[in-house]
Amino acid sequence: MDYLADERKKAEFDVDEMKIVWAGSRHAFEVSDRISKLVANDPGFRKDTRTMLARKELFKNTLRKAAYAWKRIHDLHLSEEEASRLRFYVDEPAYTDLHWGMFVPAIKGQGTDEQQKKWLPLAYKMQIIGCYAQTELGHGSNVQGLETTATFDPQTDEFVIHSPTLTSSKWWPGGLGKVSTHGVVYARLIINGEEHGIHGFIVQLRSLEDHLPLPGVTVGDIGMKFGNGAYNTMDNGVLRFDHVRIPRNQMLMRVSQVTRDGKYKQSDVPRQLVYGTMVYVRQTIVADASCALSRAVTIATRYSAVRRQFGSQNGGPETQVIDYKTQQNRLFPLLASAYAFKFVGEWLTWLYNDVTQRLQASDFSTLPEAHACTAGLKSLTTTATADGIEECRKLCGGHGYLCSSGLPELFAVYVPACTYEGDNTVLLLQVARFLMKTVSQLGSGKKPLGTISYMGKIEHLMQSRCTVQKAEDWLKPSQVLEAFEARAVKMAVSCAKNLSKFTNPEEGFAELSADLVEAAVAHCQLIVVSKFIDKLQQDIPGKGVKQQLEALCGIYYLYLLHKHQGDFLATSYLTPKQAALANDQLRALYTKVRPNAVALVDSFNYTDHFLGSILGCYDGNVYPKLYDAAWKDPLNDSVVPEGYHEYVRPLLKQQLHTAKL
Ligand SMILES: CCCCCCCCCC/C=C\C/C=C/C(=O)SCCNC(=O)CCNC(=O)[C@H](O)C(C)(C)COP(=O)(O)OP(=O)(O)OC[C@H]1O[C@@H](n2cnc3c(N)ncnc32)[C@H](O)[C@@H]1OP(=O)(O)O
Ligand SMILES: Cc1cc2nc3c(=O)[nH]c(=O)nc-3n(C[C@H](O)[C@H](O)[C@H](O)COP(=O)(O)OP(=O)(O)OC[C@H]3O[C@@H](n4cnc5c(N)ncnc54)[C@H](O)[C@@H]3O)c2cc1C
Repeated sequence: MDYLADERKKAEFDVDEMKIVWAGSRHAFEVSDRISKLVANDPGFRKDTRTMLARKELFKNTLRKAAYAWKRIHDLHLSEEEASRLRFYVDEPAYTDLHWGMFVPAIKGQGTDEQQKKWLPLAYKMQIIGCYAQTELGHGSNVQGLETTATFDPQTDEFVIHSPTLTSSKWWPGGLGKVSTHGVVYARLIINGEEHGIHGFIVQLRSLEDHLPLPGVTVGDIGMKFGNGAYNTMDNGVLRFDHVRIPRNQMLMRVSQVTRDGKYKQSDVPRQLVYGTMVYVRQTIVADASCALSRAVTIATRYSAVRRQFGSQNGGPETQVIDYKTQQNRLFPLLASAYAFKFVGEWLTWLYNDVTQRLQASDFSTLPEAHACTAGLKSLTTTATADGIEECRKLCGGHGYLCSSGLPELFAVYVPACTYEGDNTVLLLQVARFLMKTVSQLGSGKKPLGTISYMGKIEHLMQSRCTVQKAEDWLKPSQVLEAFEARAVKMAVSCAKNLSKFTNPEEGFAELSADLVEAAVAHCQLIVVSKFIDKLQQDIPGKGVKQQLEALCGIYYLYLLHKHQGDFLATSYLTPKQAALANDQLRALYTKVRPNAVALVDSFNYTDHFLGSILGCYDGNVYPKLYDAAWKDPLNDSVVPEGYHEYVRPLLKQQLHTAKL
């Protein structure tokens, strides 16, 4: 029986067409749909007991699943696209994520043609398994502070990789702890006593015969992490080198080279390309944020439609909690954010591919913008998604706290995204540097392009005032864009003015960093809003689909406007009355979306297997499933628990003199 059938009947749009918009294309939808069902129907990919397993058992099970996934990919002759979808739907972090997601891209991006020809076929066949070994015990954010050394030995034509201090131990790389045979290891290059900064090296870590660490290599797992199951399926590792020798041709030499006679040569590509793998992964993390958020929102929306509390009239049913405006005000902006992040993720993938093509043609002009966009959007979307998952847990009341809701594990597995691939605050400071540089160049005649083109309208934006007179005026895209542009430009200019008061700019930057981070957030929010609005300019087929997306877009920007109204008011672009009208319009949009809420989450097309949540199951049959699941908990295997006779019974039977107290 479908307990959500009435909700589904209320939908005012074509859900099948919305599924295609969400997937990105009909083809992408068909692949995703087929592969998600394939995984869901295969008992080899079960994950329902994951949060109850001890670490060793959990990890062994992950190794089994990764090997089984590889076998299925081969047996079914899956394409690269299908294989990547299969790994996604298996939904279990594993060493393979780092192998495919970082090791292979690092070689592709930073290796010469010759190096790619040698290493990539081995990696593609998984005859070697790699990790990305950059972070150390003492330094993560400050990449230039890494201490591992790679000293060139001209006698033997080798690099000597060494960990000179405890803090130089590699610490965190995923897959390193127990599995990787190789790593792209980042180290400080030293030639003839002279330092040449951080470079990547392909280093073999374990024997391909017996998996033992090679001589001079000390390697292991760094221990349990936050949450049950969650990221504990990953072997994040520690690694030390004691004068380990590798051939010279294992330095990744696309950006710079070391010749046989020990000369250091820089190519005509910027040195920042050494950081290129991080740019690539940040872009994939943005594309992934909408998946994690939409998953939590699906659970919270379906459950909010099933759950009833208070408000029974004449013995009738109580109110569905989704009908409370407070619930809508917490839930619908997250639903809207999931769609917003999907579209900005699509755009960022386009930007990344565009910059990659330009780099191949030696056009480096858009690299700073690509760095700022990937860094800023990674920070914005992961912070909002991690906070959003936790909010969804609270939206499900007490039952959200049960592992069977799926939300505790989803939060635990997702929240490190705020830290890995760059701490979110550190990344926003990179965006702020980019903005300050842009503002300082405004008078120079250099026209700001792309996502900072609005800075070119600075004179207009500094003076313009909002023209909204009634709530519906907030539905005009041009009005909204101007509001967000004016806010972003004014916050950036205010920071630049304050910075100019410092004689030492670095001191000023440090002193004003909290304001700079806020200016960076305003800029990134503008990007997300503008890409959502751009999406709506496209031809979107399907009955009512565009109207629903327009409502969600409105909810996204009006919620931000309401939340940050202090910024908008302080920059005097808005009056308090106009801010209040924005809030009126926001409430009206909640009412418009309400009957479509369940259908809007159905459009994500997630299987019950992928959701892994009793509260979010498609049929909404929550209570019997929760009740049955409780009895399946291992603690209920026996009526009298282990330990009763040892620890509880003696208490009950004690004859204390204080018994009367
Ligand atoms: C099948 C596919 C599946 C895909 C799934 C893959 C998903 C895998 C996810 C798995 C989960 C976890 C894996 C996690 C991995 C990691 O965490 S790896 C380690 C990541 N580490 C970091 O992110 C460190 C953060 N720190 C930095 O990036 C830099 O150190 C920092 C930018 C903060 C500062 O660097 P400095 O060299 O000191 O730079 P600075 O002096 O500030 O700037 C100099 C100059 O360079 C520009 N810049 C900086 N970074 C970049 C870049 N990446 N690209 C381009 N340009 C860059 C900067 O703007 C400055 O420019 P300017 O013009 O001189 O001002
Ligand atoms: C689950 C997980 C997986 C990971 N996988 C990998 C991997 O595969 N390979 C790899 O190499 N690394 C990996 N990492 C490491 C990760 O990239 C780093 O932890 C991350 O870059 C943050 O660096 P940090 O730990 O040095 O934080 P820190 O920089 O020490 O941050 C601590 C605090 O200081 C603040 N801070 C730091 N610098 C500044 C500044 N300049 N201004 C203001 N505030 C500042 C930060 O905001 C933060 O609040 C992983 C980490 C995690 C948690």
